[in-house]
Amino acid sequence: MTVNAELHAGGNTWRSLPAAQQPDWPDQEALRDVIAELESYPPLVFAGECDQLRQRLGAVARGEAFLLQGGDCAEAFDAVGADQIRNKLKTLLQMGAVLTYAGSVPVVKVGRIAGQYSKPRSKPTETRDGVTLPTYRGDSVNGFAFTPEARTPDPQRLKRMYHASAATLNLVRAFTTGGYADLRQVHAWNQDFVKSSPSGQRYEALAREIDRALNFMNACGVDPEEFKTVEFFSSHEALVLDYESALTRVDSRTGDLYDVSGHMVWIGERTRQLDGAHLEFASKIRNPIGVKLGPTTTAEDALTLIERLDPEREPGRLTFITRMGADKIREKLPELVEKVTASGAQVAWICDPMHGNTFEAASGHKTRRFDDVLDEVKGFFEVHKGLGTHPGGIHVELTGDDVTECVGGGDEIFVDDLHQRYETACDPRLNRSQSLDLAFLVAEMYRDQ
Ligand SMILES: O=C[C@H](O)[C@H](O)COP(=O)(O)O
Ligand SMILES: C=C(OP(=O)(O)O)C(=O)O
Ligand SMILES: [Mn+2]
Repeated sequence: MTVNAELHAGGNTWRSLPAAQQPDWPDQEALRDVIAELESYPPLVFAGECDQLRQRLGAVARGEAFLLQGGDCAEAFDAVGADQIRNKLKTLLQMGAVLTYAGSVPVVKVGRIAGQYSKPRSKPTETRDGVTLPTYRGDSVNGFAFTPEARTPDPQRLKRMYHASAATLNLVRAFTTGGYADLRQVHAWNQDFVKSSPSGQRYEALAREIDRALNFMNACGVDPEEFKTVEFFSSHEALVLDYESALTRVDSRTGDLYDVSGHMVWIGERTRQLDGAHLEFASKIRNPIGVKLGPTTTAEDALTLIERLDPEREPGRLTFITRMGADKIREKLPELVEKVTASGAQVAWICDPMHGNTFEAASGHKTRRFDDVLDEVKGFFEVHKGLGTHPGGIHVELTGDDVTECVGGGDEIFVDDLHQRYETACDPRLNRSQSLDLAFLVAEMYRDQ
């Protein structure tokens, strides 16, 4: 065994198991070359940072902190620009400020960012005007354009995914540690936004209160430099296992394996088969792991996932991201939470109120109603309140741009508006105003809890 093969062997045990939702790469030799090249690239994140996030998520699991996880459904290579990244980050920071201040809880901030390039799909092909082509599976696999060339999976795209992730993460690190995310900038994040939107105005009032609180702390002698940087982590769905395992490395400190493509990775609803490759891969790495749980999840499934992914029962290792749908959450979630709690496991429970609430509008746009999103979060809080467990956070698809992809919100988007700025490459995202609305409403729910 070569050194490289030895290093990567532990991260490759998934290869003998069925892997759902993998691209049909036409050229296996080209794929092998790409994997070898990716294996030689430097890590995007440091194992110690993944440990730090695991500790933060441990606090979430224990009921001491709240997780805000959000970003695009699918990042796109042509959206790796300063404005778009900054807008997204700004939105997450504003939501974080609202939740921290109005919800009075420490907020762990994790982006669906710098690696969210691969998509599981419900159908393998798409047909338009009698022409059938492979479905779009994310920029890491094929192109969005409906042409045979674009839709043919190309492994070279995995390298572009790495470079796009690196560029994004670099800017995110600069923003979060270089002064832009300084809490004393709460007003600046809102500047281009205040006048035009009700949520912007509400935010401005809150930012004034935060200012007063900071001045007070300053007067009490708290070092203002304390507020200069913000902890921010990256996450994405670990879907294309050739990519994730090529970026899996042995931590020189401990000998453990880490997927260094992002701080946290999650397994999607379509790839969480108990005997499948995704679960096997995730069981071998030390990163904090998320698993999406849809309405067909049984309590036995959840307990098996815990057994496989968190045998040591370490708070912060495993996050269950439920995505039941507003009409099912109150019926489906209680049994899962009850049985998992009774087993003694301490997972973090997070609500994804997006993926169970998608529908197609008459215009053909895939969309979601803000009220359904809100209702699922409400149901999530009700269930946890009823059981005396901790509603640990939210996982949302959002963008910092003023898109028209989801309907409703304080600055209401109507079904007839959807065509105006419908820019997502996959699922509909909350725009900035809708994201802030949600943060205010969730902060109220948290406080009332
Ligand atoms: O983001 C999630 C999935 O990729 C998406 O919901 C699947 O949607 P589809 O039914 O359009 O394939
Ligand atoms: C595919 C996604 O979700 P799920 O696995 O819950 O369907 C997603 O988060 O974009
Ligand atoms: Mn999605």
